[in-house]
Amino acid sequence: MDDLALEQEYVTMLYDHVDELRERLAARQARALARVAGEAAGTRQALVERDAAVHLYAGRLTQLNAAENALCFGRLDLETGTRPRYVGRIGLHRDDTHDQGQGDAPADDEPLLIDWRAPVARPFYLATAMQRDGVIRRRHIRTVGRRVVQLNDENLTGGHSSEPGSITSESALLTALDAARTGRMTDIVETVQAEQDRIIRSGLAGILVVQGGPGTGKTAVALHRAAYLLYHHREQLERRGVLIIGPNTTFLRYIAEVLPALGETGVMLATTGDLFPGVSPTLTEPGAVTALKGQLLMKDVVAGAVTDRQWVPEDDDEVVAVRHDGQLLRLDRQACLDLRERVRGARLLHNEARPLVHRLVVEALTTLWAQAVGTDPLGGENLLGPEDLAMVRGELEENDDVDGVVDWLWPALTPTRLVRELLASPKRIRAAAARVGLTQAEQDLLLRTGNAWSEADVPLLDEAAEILGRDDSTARRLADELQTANLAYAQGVLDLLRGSESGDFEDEESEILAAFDLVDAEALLDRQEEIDHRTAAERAATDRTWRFGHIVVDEAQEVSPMAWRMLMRRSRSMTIVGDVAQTGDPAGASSWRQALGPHVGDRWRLEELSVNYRMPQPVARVAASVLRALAPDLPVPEPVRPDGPHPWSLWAADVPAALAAAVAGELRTLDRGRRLAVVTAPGRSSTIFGVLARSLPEPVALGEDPDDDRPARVVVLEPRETKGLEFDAVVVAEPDLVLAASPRGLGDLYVAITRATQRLGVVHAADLPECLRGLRSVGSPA
Ligand SMILES: Nc1ncnc2c1ncn2[C@@H]1O[C@H](COP(=O)(O)OP(=O)(O)OP(=O)(O)O)[C@@H](O)[C@H]1O
Repeated sequence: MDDLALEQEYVTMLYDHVDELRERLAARQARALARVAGEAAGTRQALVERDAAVHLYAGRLTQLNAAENALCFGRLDLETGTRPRYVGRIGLHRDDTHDQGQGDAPADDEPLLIDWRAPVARPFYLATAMQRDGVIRRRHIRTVGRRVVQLNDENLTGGHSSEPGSITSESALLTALDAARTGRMTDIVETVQAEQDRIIRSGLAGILVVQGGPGTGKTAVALHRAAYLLYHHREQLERRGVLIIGPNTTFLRYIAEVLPALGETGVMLATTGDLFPGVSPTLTEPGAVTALKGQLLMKDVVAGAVTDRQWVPEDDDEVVAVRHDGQLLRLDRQACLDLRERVRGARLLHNEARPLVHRLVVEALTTLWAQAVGTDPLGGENLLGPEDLAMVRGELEENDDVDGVVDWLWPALTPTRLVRELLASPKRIRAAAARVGLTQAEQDLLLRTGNAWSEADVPLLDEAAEILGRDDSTARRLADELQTANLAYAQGVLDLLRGSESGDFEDEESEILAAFDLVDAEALLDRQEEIDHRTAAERAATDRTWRFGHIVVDEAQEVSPMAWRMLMRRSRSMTIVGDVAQTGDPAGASSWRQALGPHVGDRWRLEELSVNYRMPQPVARVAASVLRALAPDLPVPEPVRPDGPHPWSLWAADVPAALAAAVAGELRTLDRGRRLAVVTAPGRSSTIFGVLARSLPEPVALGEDPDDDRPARVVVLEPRETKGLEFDAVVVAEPDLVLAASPRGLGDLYVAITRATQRLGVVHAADLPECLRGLRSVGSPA
């Protein structure tokens, strides 16, 4: 039998094994459901156990289903002469009793397939001829469906001189890189490179920053790292959840299939604009407004807005008064000032200070009442005794007018009310901005009409929520009552268990631990609460205060200082990936130190990626020229693909018309199914789209539709909309306008040209910018 047939036999055996497991799991799941429906229907404990079992089986079934494509993609032959190790998407063991587990197989259970994330799979990614790690041959197994179609062997004993850390599995890698782009990112689990592997497997704790140029695989690495961390810290991360932050919905849709293909679901994908439950930003604001709202000084503006609402009368003509028992009790300005200072001195969150305000108002009014009613006309001691005062105090506590006074002096505020009323009022903005000294022009930028929220508002709302705290006295009381009732229930369960314990164990058997030895009522309650039908991601989506087990921030250079504050509140275990040369957001970062310093000082570690997997050499050369103009200190990633068509430039007086002809020509050179993006300056895309849509026979789209599973072959985009995406061909229209459109124009141009996986062209009417002079001209006025 030849090698292909041998591997086919093995792979078929693996798929048979998966099918069998799937059937068995489905049957167990059905049995678990039927059991509860039958005998113990209704008992809470039985339901909890059923949910746990169903959840476990469902999770494993999801993984098995996800592994259908390229279940097994590699094989390592070892110098020890032991059985070869097969590497794949999931771990499989001969002994089915381990079929629910994660991690490595026990020693006595020969693994049929090793999960790519297990330590023993690591040489598949790292072994080189220089550092063989016991491997004599690495084999890539390419499958289509369940059929093995190609084997690719690397003999590591053959004296290859590859350096440690250089490209491994080159031929498999090049095949993967040459594949047509579908509009959806795919996983790279078969060809992860050594420098990427190190980052993927870096520890969970703390903040890891991954800096790398365009196409170095930052997004791919970040997603595989999430899958790796979930595998090794399953319990913790499934409970707390993993959050993936991207710059926009198009990007999130682009990456959405990678983790499910790795068998990991239940991760929450979001933009920073999605992180305030109940608010969906729809407003687009000018760059200057976004930039200002993103600055850290806005935290003081929000704090100023809160203190501004802690009101005192401007003078004694303004009256804060309560009528009680025939007396008009007036709190003057000084009394209100004293009261406010006392409350502020207590350092409580605004809303949570309201009970104290209420108490102090009652105190002050009681004193006023005592003065009015109990003053001895003869100048002696106050005529009212402690009981009289207690009674008045009690009455005032019930007096609705007192609630009105508290609302007046110290209103209950929601974050949305606070920020909305702030941004709608020049007077409030002036008061809130006083301590940070915003100029009048800056104050004017903040002012707006209408109720819609922008993405940059979300961190302000989050800040407000932190400062305001919750007015949750009622909710807290109810929660306490519920907790007490649940604890009593859990104790009841344990008592029952204890009661049913057989008293006649032999001595040695009495060593057996029963449930009540291991858990107390509180722990039992915690466990029951953990078994919630919703995933952590679903629960987190409705809870602003949720702390995630890990956060991945992609295109992190776009995150504003205020948005970093918001993210830091949600976890201190983070993977931050980005490229400070690609910053387009006016509030984005130009260095990681500057971006992270205010939040975590220097408590973060940096890893860099140095190989460009996306662009072929000729496109990468143009990108390098732009990078030199943009950020001369940043290293230029080395392209892995040597050849490719030379990028071209076309001069034309009528750019849209010339563009239509040029795009038609490009499409003729591209294989069917390959996509092309036209990148234009903001404000030009509609015109250019109109011309292209009229002239081209192919479907053309204006902007990527995140929900379209069959995207148009040609798409017209502005540079920022291309963030993180890639296309087989890119044509940039009017680069001079891209440069002129924003202070970050050069960064935008860099992003645009680095999207190309194959071909790049530029159509221009004005002179080409200096950094694009290396393009091959295919037409000019001369
Ligand atoms: N080891 C690899 N094997 C196969 N393909 C890879 C590998 N690493 C990266 N790629 C591919 O290279 C392309 C670029 O990767 P990715 O989008 O993750 O880069 P990036 O650094 O995030 O780029 P950008 O900064 O432009 O967003 C993708 O098509 C990705 O699948």
